[in-house]
Amino acid sequence: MEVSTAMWTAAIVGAVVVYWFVWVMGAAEVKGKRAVNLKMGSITRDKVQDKYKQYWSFFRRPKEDIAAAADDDNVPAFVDTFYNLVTDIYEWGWGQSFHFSPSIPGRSHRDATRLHEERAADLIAARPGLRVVDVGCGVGGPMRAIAAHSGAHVVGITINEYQVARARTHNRKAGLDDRCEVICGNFLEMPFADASFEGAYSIEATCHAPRLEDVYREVFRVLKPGALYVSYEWVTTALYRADDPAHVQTIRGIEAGDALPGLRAQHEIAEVARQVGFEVVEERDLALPPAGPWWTRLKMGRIAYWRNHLLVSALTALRVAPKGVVEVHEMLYETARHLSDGGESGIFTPMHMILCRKPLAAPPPSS
Ligand SMILES: C=C(CC[C@@H](C)[C@H]1CC[C@H]2C3=CC[C@H]4[C@H](C)[C@@H](O)CC[C@]4(C)[C@H]3CC[C@]12C)C(C)C
Ligand SMILES: C[S@@+](CC[C@H](N)C(=O)[O-])C[C@H]1O[C@@H](n2cnc3c(N)ncnc32)[C@H](O)[C@@H]1O
Repeated sequence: MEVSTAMWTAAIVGAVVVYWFVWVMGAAEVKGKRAVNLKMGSITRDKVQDKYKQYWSFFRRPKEDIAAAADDDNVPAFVDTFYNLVTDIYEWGWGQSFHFSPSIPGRSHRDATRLHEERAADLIAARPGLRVVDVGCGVGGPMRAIAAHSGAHVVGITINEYQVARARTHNRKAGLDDRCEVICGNFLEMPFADASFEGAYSIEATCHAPRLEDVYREVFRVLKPGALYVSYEWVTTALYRADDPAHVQTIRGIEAGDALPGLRAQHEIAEVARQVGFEVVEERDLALPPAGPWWTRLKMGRIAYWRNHLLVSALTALRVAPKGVVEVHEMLYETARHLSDGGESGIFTPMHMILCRKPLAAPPPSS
């Protein structure tokens, strides 16, 4: 073979390999986000690394230190920064629903995710004609599944402006923008009138609140009497031992890598719900058997993480992705390890379900 033919052949094969690696292998679980489109939310390219460092020094501290420094009020701003940093990576590597679900033998992750979301809709009896609020809606994966499944009108709220834009784009593309609205705002002070919703749900979102009672009180305020609220909470279980260094390391790792001001214990949740005036209808850890383990999806992704690491490193070197993406990706990789340790040891669950009702004649909530 002539030298020039060999060089052309090598160049074409190289181009095909790069195309396959970046465009095909690097495609999102749910098409729409590719590695070459990784932005960092509303953060400008040159600020990504600094924002990551600020985020990390804030959330690396234990919850006692965040509270002692009276930094609680800054939590929503740092949570917003966190979602600027991770939203594209989540969409690219996980899909449009930013939560876990029990695995179901023989069914895809996508099916398991949808069923977990539809369960929330069924629990609050969402149906056509009802207006339901999605508290901490992300880019709207659950909102679209719930609107499509139940026929209800869903209004989502998220602190992150970039997610609002992503969610609206997805809603339009899914043809659900007449039934799904998205608002940018703080769920600790929701921009909704009292008693303006017939149902509410939150999926793995209220764990970002420094005080759970603040968000539950807001949900209580915007619900009509008799309306139902379901939440999937991130909590430590009764197996967690604060005097076991391995347990503490796992829980601290989950908190730091997921922008959490401090995980609550499972037994505290119902107490908070009652304190703001709710009746607790049902409470259950949806991760317990016969549910399939939610963390296997994280464990199975090892090869994908390695491929993703190579991709983000290459894209950063080529200046396609901004500096700092590799650090954010590494942080998520570490977080995935802590999350699966938490799941496997049983000291943590991301799906402690609590179903509450606002009483018809609401007694004044205790403060
Ligand atoms: C509810 C929350 C988010 C839960 C999950 C959706 C995310 C928690 C950890 C995330 C991930 C970890 C590893 C990433 C991997 C290194 C990368 O290559 C591709 C994306 C990941 C799989 C990413 C996806 C989303 C998570 C599973 C919290 C924030 C309250
Ligand atoms: C892990 S994501 C879950 C998103 C969505 N529920 C889902 O399952 O796809 C958590 C969501 O809570 C939102 N959030 C966190 N703190 C918030 C706050 N103070 N006000 C409004 N939204 C908040 C984040 O912006 C993000 O959209």
